[in-house]
Amino acid sequence: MLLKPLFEILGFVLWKFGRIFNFCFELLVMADNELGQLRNRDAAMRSRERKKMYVKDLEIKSRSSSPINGKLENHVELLKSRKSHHEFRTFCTAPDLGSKKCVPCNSKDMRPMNEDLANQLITKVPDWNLSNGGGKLKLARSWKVKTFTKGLEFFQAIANVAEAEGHHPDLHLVGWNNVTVEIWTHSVGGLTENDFILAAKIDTLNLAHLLRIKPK
Ligand SMILES: C[C@H](O)[C@H](O)[C@H]1CNC2=NC(N)=NC(=O)C2=N1
Repeated sequence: MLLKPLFEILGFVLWKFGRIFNFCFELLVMADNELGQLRNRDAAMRSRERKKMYVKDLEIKSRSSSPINGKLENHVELLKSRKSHHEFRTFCTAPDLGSKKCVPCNSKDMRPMNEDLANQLITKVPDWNLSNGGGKLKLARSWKVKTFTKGLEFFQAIANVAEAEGHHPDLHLVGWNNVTVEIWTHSVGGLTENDFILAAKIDTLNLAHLLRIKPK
């Protein structure tokens, strides 16, 4: 007789506990979501701060009179216009190089670039090789021409670009049909952006009719 009400009370208590447990679980889930959102907002704010610091650093650098400051200014503008620093790309690409003009090599601010930057820029003129003979960085590319005189025609086409840019390559014609062009900035004894600009402009020349092996 007594057992029935006992079981009823026990069942009611267990049901109540279940409701309370469920309520606490939901509270925990809501708190975790809030925490996650706070963490995301904090990470986004830190990322924006880092980008602001980076842009400020570039602005300071781009005010320097080094020949690359134009590229840094472009880079700063690009970054400012971007919504997220994840979107900005490497500030120098082949179309940029080929459309740029060489600067006079006797500029007092001109310095040879370091190997890191050279390794970055060489990816923009992939058919050229980077050489480091005795610590002097140079660009080099070779072709096979059909005949010796076509080799001289090849040189003339390159010479026209060099004269227009006021920046000149070293031209080699060996074994009558092996042409090698080396480019470096003599006034600084190494590589400057001028060299990559000249290489990119040479790559735009249509010289296939002079070559024995068609370019790939
Ligand atoms: C004043 C003018 O910029 C210099 O005489 C140029 C000519 N062409 C040049 N070409 C190369 N590759 N390096 C130079 O230092 C250089 N100097």
